[in-house]
Order: sequence, then C-alpha cells, then structure tokens
Amino acid sequence: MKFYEKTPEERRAQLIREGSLTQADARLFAAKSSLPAATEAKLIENSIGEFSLPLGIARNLLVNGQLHQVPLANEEPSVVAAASNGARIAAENGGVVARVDPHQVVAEVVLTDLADVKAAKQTILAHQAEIKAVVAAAHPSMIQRGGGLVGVTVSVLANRFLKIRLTLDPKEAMGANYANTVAEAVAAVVKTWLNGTILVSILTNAPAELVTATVQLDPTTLATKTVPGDVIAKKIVQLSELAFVDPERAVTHNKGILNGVIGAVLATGNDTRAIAASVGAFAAASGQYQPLSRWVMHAGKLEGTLQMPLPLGAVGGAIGALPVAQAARRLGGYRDLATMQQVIAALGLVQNLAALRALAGPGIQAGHMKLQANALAIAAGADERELPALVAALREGQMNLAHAKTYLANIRSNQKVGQSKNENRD
Ligand SMILES: CC(C)(COP(=O)([O-])OP(=O)([O-])OC[C@H]1O[C@@H](n2cnc3c(N)ncnc32)[C@H](O)[C@@H]1OP(=O)([O-])[O-])[C@@H](O)C(=O)NCCC(=O)NCCSC(=O)C[C@@](C)(O)CC(=O)[O-]
Ligand SMILES: NC(=O)C1=CN([C@@H]2O[C@H](COP(=O)(O)OP(=O)(O)OC[C@H]3O[C@@H](n4cnc5c(N)ncnc54)[C@H](O)[C@@H]3O)[C@@H](O)[C@H]2O)C=CC1
Repeated sequence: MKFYEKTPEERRAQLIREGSLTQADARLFAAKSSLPAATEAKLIENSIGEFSLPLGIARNLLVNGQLHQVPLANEEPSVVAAASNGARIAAENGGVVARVDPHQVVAEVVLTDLADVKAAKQTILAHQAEIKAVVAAAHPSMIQRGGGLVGVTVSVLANRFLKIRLTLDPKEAMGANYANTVAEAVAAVVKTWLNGTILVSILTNAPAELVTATVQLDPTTLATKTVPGDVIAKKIVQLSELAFVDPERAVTHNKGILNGVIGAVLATGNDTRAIAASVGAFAAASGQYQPLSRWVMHAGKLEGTLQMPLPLGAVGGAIGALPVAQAARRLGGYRDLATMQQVIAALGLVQNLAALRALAGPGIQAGHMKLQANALAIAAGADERELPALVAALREGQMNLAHAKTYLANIRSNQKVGQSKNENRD
C-alpha cells in the first residue's frame, strides 16, 4: 500500500518505523481538536494528524458602523493585543470605513505556435458569443446565481503568445477552481478554431478587486504614557512617507499589516498563499515596492487609508470542510463575502496603526517583548502554575531563552526549598 493510501495512524506508524518520527511527537500530531476524522484524513494528502494554533480575538473592531469580534489564528505574541489596541483607538474615533470593488476572478488561456498571431486574435474576438456560451455551460449554477463571464479581452504578447483574458464573477466563492474549470473549457473549444498550441489555461493570482479601508483619528487619542498625540501623529505620517521611498521599510510596514490579515484569513479557512502572492504583486506594481497604507494629516486629523487585494471566498474551497472556519465566519460577523473582505482590510489598517504608534512612541520592544515573555516562558518549559513567576522574572531581567531556563530552574529550586521547609514544619 502506498503512503498516500494509508490512514493518518498508519502513516505515523510508518514514519516511526522509518526513524523520522518519535512516539512522543506522533502523539502530538494525533491529538484531536474539532477536525472531523474524514477532513483530517482526506482534506490534504499524506496527512499524519493535526497542527494547532491559538485562535485570538481582535476585540470590538468597528467597521461601517458595525462592531466585529475578529478571530485570527496566530503564533506571534502581541499581534492580537496590537490589533485590539488599534481597534480600540479606531472605535474612539468613529471606526473604520471600508468598501470593496465588485468581486471578480481572472483566468487566462494562452496559445503559442500560431502561424499568424494577429489573425488568431481577430478569430477569438469574432467568437465572443460562443465563449460566453462555453463559460455558461462549464458551470451552469454560477449563471443561476447571477455570476459568470463579465468580459473577454485578447492580447498579443512578445509577438507570439495569444492571451485570452476571461474576467469572471464567482459570486460568494473565491473562484479559483471555478476559473480553472472555465479556462480549460474555453481552451478546449478555442483549440478547434485555431491551429496553435494551448500553452496554459489557469486563473491568475494577480490582484483583481481591491478593498479600501479608511480611518480618521483625532491626534489626542494617539497619546502614549510618555509621548503626546500630536507628536505620535506627526511621526506616523513621517513613517508612512519613509515607507514610500524606502522599500526595505515598506516590506516591514506591510508585514505589520499582514500580521492581522493572514491570521484572520487563515481562521476563515481561506487560501493564505493567494493573499501573499497578490499582495506582493500589488505592492510592487509600480516597479518599486510600496506600502499598502498611507497616513496623512487632513483637516487636523490623522487619516489612514489602506488598499489591498483580498481574494477570499465565503463559500467553497476548504471552508465547508473545516467546522472551525465556519464558526469563525459566524463569530466575525461576516454575513457575506464583501463584509469579510471589508472587516479583514480594516483589521490590517488598525494593526498597522498600532505598530506605527508603538514605533512612534516607546518603540516596538516595550509592548512586544512584554507579551513575548509568555512565549519564552512556555518555550523554556514552564507549566501553567510556573508561568506567572517566570514571566515576571523575564520582564525584570533578561528576555532570552537561556535566561528563561535559568530563571525557571531558580523558581523550581526555590519551590523545593519552600516545600521542604513546609514538610519540616509538619
Ligand atoms: C502591545 C501593546 C498593545 C501594548 O499596549 P500598551 O499601551 O502598553 O498597553 P495598555 O495596557 O495601555 O493597553 C492598550 C490596549 O491594547 C490592548 N491590549 C493590551 N494588552 C493586551 C493583552 N495582553 N491582550 C489583549 N489585548 C491587549 C487592549 O485593547 C488595551 O486596551 P484596553 O482593553 O485595556 O482598554 C502595544 O504596545 C502595541 O500595540 N504594540 C504593537 C505591537 C505589534 O505591532 N506587534 C506585532 C509584532 S511586531 C511586527 O511584527 C511588525 C512591525 C511592528 O515591525 C511592523 C512595522 O514595523 O510597521
Ligand atoms: N492559484 C490559486 O489560487 C488556486 C487556488 N485553488 C483553491 O481553490 C479554492 C477556491 O476555489 P473556488 O472556486 O472558490 O471554490 P470551489 O471549487 O469549492 O467552488 C465553489 C463552489 O461553491 C458553490 N457555491 C455555492 N453557493 C455559492 C455562491 N453563493 N456563490 C458562489 N459559489 C457558490 C459553487 O457552485 C462551487 O461549486 C481554494 O481552496 C483555493 O485554495 C485552486 C487552484 C488554484
């Protein structure tokens, strides 16, 4: 029997026999969460178990007048606290306003080896009605939902590739499989009209629609314990300006935005790779890598605007196979795809706000390392009872793993001394 034909338990047993997995690690992978057995065994290939992450809540994110409790799956301390912090400041100022372009997905069918590429282009343009019929027949239920083909364009690339670009409306789905199905159906028919070779029939992950989120902040609401709000606002504007001229800073600026976005996307069971690919393309579209958000002073207020592609689906893909993704969707208050996109873009904006405010104020380490202490203490081996003492020791002392282990050893030996004193007293 092949590896991929076995059950997850059999696969773990094989990896143990082969010497690449220990019994203890196998038990970790086998530990159960809410994943149904069939999903664990069959959603992806060669599955040997589960990989769990904490699910945090960015509290009270006010978007278009509605409060959202936004779930995000994340491993990095301070990300969720920062998102809640940004959401708190935004809510004090009336919240985030967000909008999204009409949802679209684009597929390309590219031909090569054509005797006359320009004549081939005219042939395709003359067959647009047939292409529309092929798209409809490839997925009739999408037409019944009001989706389907939005438009066809044809272009010649490098004098030899004929590119047929199909813009599709996949309604509430992300539309990747839909686009691929349609592209292959169109390619099969185009092949009968032209004597060239079909090179590729696939969706593009290049940005299709954009989501825009905006917030306007009274500078006084940005004050930290030591820095006044107007100073913070001025520095946030300067940090934004710096990101437009320094691509190295822009990448980090955008990482701060993706801190919230990727976690929220993951929690909904959506494809995080599609987000990473399209955001990278969008940020670099001008030829210089740019920040996704811009902060300016406008009529006495600090105004932040974030624009980014968010190719998500509210149905389809893995969403239906992951009960926690559906629960996260309900918890987030994502009543439809547009709401999900708007809330997640708003999350990116307030996440960015919190990071820039920290950079403009006490620096990132003050808040981040305070919370990072938990991760260090856990990594050092502290159990739940030992955590508070070790976290306190780390915050007062040196914040690294070597010191965490030393402090933990001290805590344990002090406990032993305490215990033996108590025993002697008994
Ligand atoms: C970390 C904070 C929030 C502390 O912030 P603070 O002002 O020291 O803490 P606070 O006690 O005054 O709390 C303020 C609010 O933060 C939230 N908050 C506070 N503590 C918690 C907690 N334990 N759990 C959940 N939420 C928490 C909560 O909303 C709270 O309001 P409250 O509810 O109390 O009225 C702040 O320093 C901050 O926002 N820092 C930014 C941290 C950050 O961005 N971390 C990401 C990792 S760094 C990175 O990856 C990218 C970056 C930053 O380099 C990007 C870039 O350079 O642009
Ligand atoms: N390059 C990429 O990004 C690629 C991504 N993928 C994967 O494709 C998946 C997403 O593909 P989709 O086509 O979105 O999902 P899908 O393949 O599950 O199709 C969506 C399904 O939902 C049905 N549906 C029910 N109600 C609907 C509604 N209201 N609106 C729209 N459809 C409705 C559709 O009929 C369709 O059968 C993701 O899991 C992604 O990881 C697949 C190939 C390539």
